[in-house]
Amino acid sequence: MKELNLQNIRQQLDVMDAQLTELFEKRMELCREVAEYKIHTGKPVYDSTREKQKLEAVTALAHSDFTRKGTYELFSQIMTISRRLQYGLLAAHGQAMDMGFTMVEDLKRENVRIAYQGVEGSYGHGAALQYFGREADVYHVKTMEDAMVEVEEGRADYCILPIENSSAGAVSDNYDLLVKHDVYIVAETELPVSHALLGLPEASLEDIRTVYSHPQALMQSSRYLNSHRDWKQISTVNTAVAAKKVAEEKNISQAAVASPAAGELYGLKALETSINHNKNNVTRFIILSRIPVYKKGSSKVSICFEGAHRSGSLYNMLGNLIYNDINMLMIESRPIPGRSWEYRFFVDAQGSLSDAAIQNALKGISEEAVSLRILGNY
Ligand SMILES: C=C(O[C@@H]1C=C(C(=O)O)C=C[C@H]1O)C(=O)O
Repeated sequence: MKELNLQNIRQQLDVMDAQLTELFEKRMELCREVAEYKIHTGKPVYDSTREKQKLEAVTALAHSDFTRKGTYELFSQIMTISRRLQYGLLAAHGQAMDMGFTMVEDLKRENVRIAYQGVEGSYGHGAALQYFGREADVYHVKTMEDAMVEVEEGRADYCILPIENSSAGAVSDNYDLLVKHDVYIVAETELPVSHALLGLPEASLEDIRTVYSHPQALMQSSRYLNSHRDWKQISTVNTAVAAKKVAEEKNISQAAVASPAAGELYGLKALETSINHNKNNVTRFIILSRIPVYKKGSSKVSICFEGAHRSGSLYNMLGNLIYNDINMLMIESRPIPGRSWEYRFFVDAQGSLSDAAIQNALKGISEEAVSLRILGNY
């Protein structure tokens, strides 16, 4: 057997890697010329047919299954890097994508109407007042979708909807609705969710036999509620509806799990406060407008995209963020209606639509994805 000498093999690898690097740089120089051609002709950076042909051609040169697969991966990466280079050059020539959004100094807040889902005293109501002020012109509708339609059809300037809870996670229905309706996220607000046990003013803990609330709130307070084994727990559509029911039925044995604000509104007494076991329970609400604007200094961009249904597609989409040095804050996937086992992705990234890095990344995703929608910058 030939004697193996590690040092000697490594020296050969070093020589070869230097050659590869030199060739890689030469290739990128050619790609720079391709970019110039595209700047002058307006041809898009991404050419999937050419890339497919290239992958077929280079893999045909390989001699084993292993190197064929490796060649495929290697050239997919090289072409991805080549596209990044070209997007950067196009952006530097002022050929940034028109995002369709206008930057404003401030969001309009005077004489605005705001729709929320639920009833008075619900957490949605609380979030609306927290963001727009206690004097704001707020009104409620029945469903989350109704709230979006109010905005879309111009009856409301804004609507406010829960999108994520720190313990329960994403409010998935609202992600789906964001794609269905022509509305844009213009702001967000975080509302600490702290449940109280609310009873009639004359009630005391010993009187309670039945507790009403939304199933989520009952669950979030289950440790406390289950320590009172004799209490019957009954679900309602909303925490505020539970509070209203207790106030109206005037039965001393009934209590509701709802916010202290709902208690105040319906004239109930807090028999116990902060009964949810996760004390860091916060719900993030988004504020939607039908006008695509973003406030100067906004730092979070939300997008939604569908990638091609093939290996590495998501990886390549996210590569656009990585190569532009953008920090991804959140990713959520949702099934695409009517297409079993295919998904669309919702991503929050740090930055503003006026940043070159964000523009560059979005241009890349928009060319390479099946579809891209910018949901907002706030
Ligand atoms: C270099 C080009 O741009 C892109 C990158 C490619 C590559 O690096 O080979 C191939 C096709 C394009 O998606 C080109 O159009 O030829």
